[in-house]
Amino acid sequence: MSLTPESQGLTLTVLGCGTMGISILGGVMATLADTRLRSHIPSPSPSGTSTPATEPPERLPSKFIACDSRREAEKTVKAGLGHYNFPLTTLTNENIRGASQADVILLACKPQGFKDILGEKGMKEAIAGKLLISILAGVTGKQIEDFLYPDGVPENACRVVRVMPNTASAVRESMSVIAASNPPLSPAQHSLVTWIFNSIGRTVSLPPTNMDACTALCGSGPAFFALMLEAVADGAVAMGLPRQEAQTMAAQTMRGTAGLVLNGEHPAMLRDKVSTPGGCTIGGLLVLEEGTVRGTVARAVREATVVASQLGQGVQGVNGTRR
Ligand SMILES: NC(=O)C1=CN([C@@H]2O[C@H](COP(=O)(O)OP(=O)(O)OC[C@H]3O[C@@H](n4cnc5c(N)ncnc54)[C@H](OP(=O)(O)O)[C@@H]3O)[C@@H](O)[C@H]2O)C=CC1
Ligand SMILES: O=C(O)[C@@H]1CCC=N1
Repeated sequence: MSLTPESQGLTLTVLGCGTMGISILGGVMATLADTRLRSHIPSPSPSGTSTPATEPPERLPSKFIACDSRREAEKTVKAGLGHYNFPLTTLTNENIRGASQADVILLACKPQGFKDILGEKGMKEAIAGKLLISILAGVTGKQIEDFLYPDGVPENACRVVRVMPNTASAVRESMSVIAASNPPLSPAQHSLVTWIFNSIGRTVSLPPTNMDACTALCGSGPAFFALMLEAVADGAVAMGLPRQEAQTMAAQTMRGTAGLVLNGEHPAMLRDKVSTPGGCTIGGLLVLEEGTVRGTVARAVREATVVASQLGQGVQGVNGTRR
C-alpha cells in the first residue's frame, strides 16, 4: 500500500482518550509508521496477524486529535504517542472542536458517558456526514442513533458503526469485532473501518446481537487470560522458578498455543497431543477438571456478557451479587 501524503490523509479524532483511545491510536500510528518506512525501504510483506483487508481505503488517517475531559490526559497521550511523530493535537474539554476537524471519529469514553459527549451543543453538526466508530461496551449502534436523531435519521446524519476491540490494540494484536451494519456501510466507510482495525490486529464481523458476548470474550478476554497466565507462573514459582522467567515462559507458551490454534489446530487435539500417556500433562489437566476450571472460565464469560449488556442501559450496581 502506498503512503497517503499527510496533506491528503484523514483526521482521526478520539473522544475519550483513556486506556483504549491511546491503545488504538498507538496501534494505528505504529502501522502507519511501518508503512512510512516500507515506502522508503523495500521489504517483504509483514507476517502479522491482520486479517486480509478488503480494498484498502483511498485515504488513510494521517492526523490525530485526542480529546479528553482531564487535562492530565494530554500528558499521557503525548508520552504514549509523541514518539511516532504524526501530527497529534490534544484537547481538553473541547470535544466539539475535535469532532469538527475530524473525518472519522472514535468514541472511546465510558459507556455511560456517551450521552454527555454526543449531547453537547453543536456535536450533531460537528459529526454530520462523518463515520462515528463506537467501542463502548453495552451501547448499541441503535441506541446512539436514537439518541442523536430521536425524530428520525436525517440525510446528513453521521454513520455509526460499533466495534469491540481489546487492549492488545497497543501491540497490534487486538481481536476486534465489527458489528454488521444494516443498511451496509458505504464501500469507503467499510474499507476505512476494516483498515483501522486490521491495522491493530484481526477483525471479524458479526451481527449486532452478538456484541455483548464479543465484549466478554474479546474485550474482557485479555484480563481473563492474564489471570490464567499469572496462575501458571505462580505454580512454577512455587516449584522454584524465578518470577521473571516464569512470567516470560507463561506468556510465550500462551502465545505459542494461540499460534497453533490460529493455524488450524483444534484445542482438544492439541491437548491430546501434549498429553503423553502416563505423563505429567494428563495429571495436570485432571487437576484442572477437578477444579471445574472449564465451567468456571466459561461462567466468567457468561457473567461478563450479562454485565456488558447492562452497561449501556443505565443499570446501577451491575456487578452486585446475583444469587
Ligand atoms: N479497557 C478495555 O480493555 C476495553 C474498553 N472498551 C470500552 O472502551 C471505552 C473506554 O474504556 P477505557 O479506555 O478502559 O476507559 P478510560 O476510563 O480509560 O477512558 C475513557 C476516557 O474518557 C474520558 N472522558 C470522560 N468523559 C469525557 C468527556 N465528556 N469528554 C471527553 N472525554 C471524556 C475519561 O476521563 P475520566 O477518567 O475523567 O472519566 C477517560 O480518560 C469504554 O466504553 C469501554 O467499555 C472496549 C474494549 C476493551
Ligand atoms: O470492563 C469493561 O467494562 C471493558 C469492556 C471490555 C473490557 N473492558
